[in-house]
Amino acid sequence: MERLRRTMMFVPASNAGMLRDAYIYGADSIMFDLEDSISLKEKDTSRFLVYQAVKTIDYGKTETVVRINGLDAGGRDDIEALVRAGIDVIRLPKTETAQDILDVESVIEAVEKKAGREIGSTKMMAAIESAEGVLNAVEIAKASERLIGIALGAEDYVTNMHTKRSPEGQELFFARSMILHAARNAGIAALDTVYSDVNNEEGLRHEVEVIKQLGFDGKSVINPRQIPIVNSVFAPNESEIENALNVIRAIEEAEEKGSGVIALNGKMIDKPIVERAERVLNLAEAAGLIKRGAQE
Ligand SMILES: CC(C)(COP(=O)(O)OP(=O)(O)OC[C@H]1O[C@@H](n2cnc3c(N)ncnc32)[C@H](O)[C@@H]1OP(=O)(O)O)[C@@H](O)C(=O)NCCC(=O)NCCSC(=O)C[C@@](O)(CC(=O)O)C(=O)O
Ligand SMILES: [Mg+2]
Repeated sequence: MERLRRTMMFVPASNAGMLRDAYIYGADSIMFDLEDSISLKEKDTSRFLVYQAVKTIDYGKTETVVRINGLDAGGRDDIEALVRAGIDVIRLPKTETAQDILDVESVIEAVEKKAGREIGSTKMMAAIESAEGVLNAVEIAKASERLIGIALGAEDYVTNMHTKRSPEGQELFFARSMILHAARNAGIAALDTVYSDVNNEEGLRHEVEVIKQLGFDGKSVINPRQIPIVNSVFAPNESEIENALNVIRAIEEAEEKGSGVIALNGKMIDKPIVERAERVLNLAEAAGLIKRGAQE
């Protein structure tokens, strides 16, 4: 079954209480942050805290991700500790080139060998947060078999672009489009950036509706209150599920009659529409909204 990555919650690694409780709020993935939410003097203790958390806490089915520092800023130590602890995914921030991915991958592989972990078992994701990264997104997304997705880091990106974020997000349109095309071309997930105004629920809902319509698979969040909003926008609603089931029934009937195309309520149903319906049903099943077989 397809893994849902609707919500990936940043958890500052210096906060032991947040590390302990992070999985109870229902995020699909939790992302321990060793980079920008951690001051220089807290880096070593934070790394140790996340190492202990991943080793000892049962996070259940929630995917565990760590955002490491750049390789020249403590990232090697972050990888050494977290690969040994058994983290699911390493996220590289501020990725600019495919070579950045290959460099991190070779450090991960060396630690997997030393620690006796299966080679390739640690997955990767890349955050793209600059003009250079956006322009190289196609190569970045295809750089390693370990990559499960690429993500936009909008706060750093708008700083690099000499602008700021707006409610409509026009300033992010090119970067989001590049990241989406690069991810789809590589067959991996496209993940959107944080919405920093944690008390603005309407603003968050609007942004999630926009990025879902563009084609994103999910979004980073920074606070548990954001999780139900993002998860609910990404989950197919009742009428989408009903429509998808009708499409599948209609095409099955058409195929029995030897045809690959049929009309449903006056609209043509053919292969791409069937593929979209299948995806809606897969997402609904992954979200626990339906059981395949029961409805069909
Ligand atoms: C925003 C705020 C201070 C608000 O605090 P507040 O105190 O008002 O929160 P409350 O709602 O009152 O908390 C209620 C209960 O939830 C617990 N709780 C809160 N947040 C939790 C959490 N994250 N994880 C687990 N637990 C949590 C809390 O402990 C409490 O628990 P309890 O006491 O037991 O009731 C807080 O959330 C927070 O620190 N967020 C994380 C910030 C962060 O990580 N920033 C770095 C990543 S972005 C970046 O770097 C930019 C980027 O790189 C991004 C990209 O790449 O996309 C780019 O360039 O764009
Ligand atoms: Mg950033």
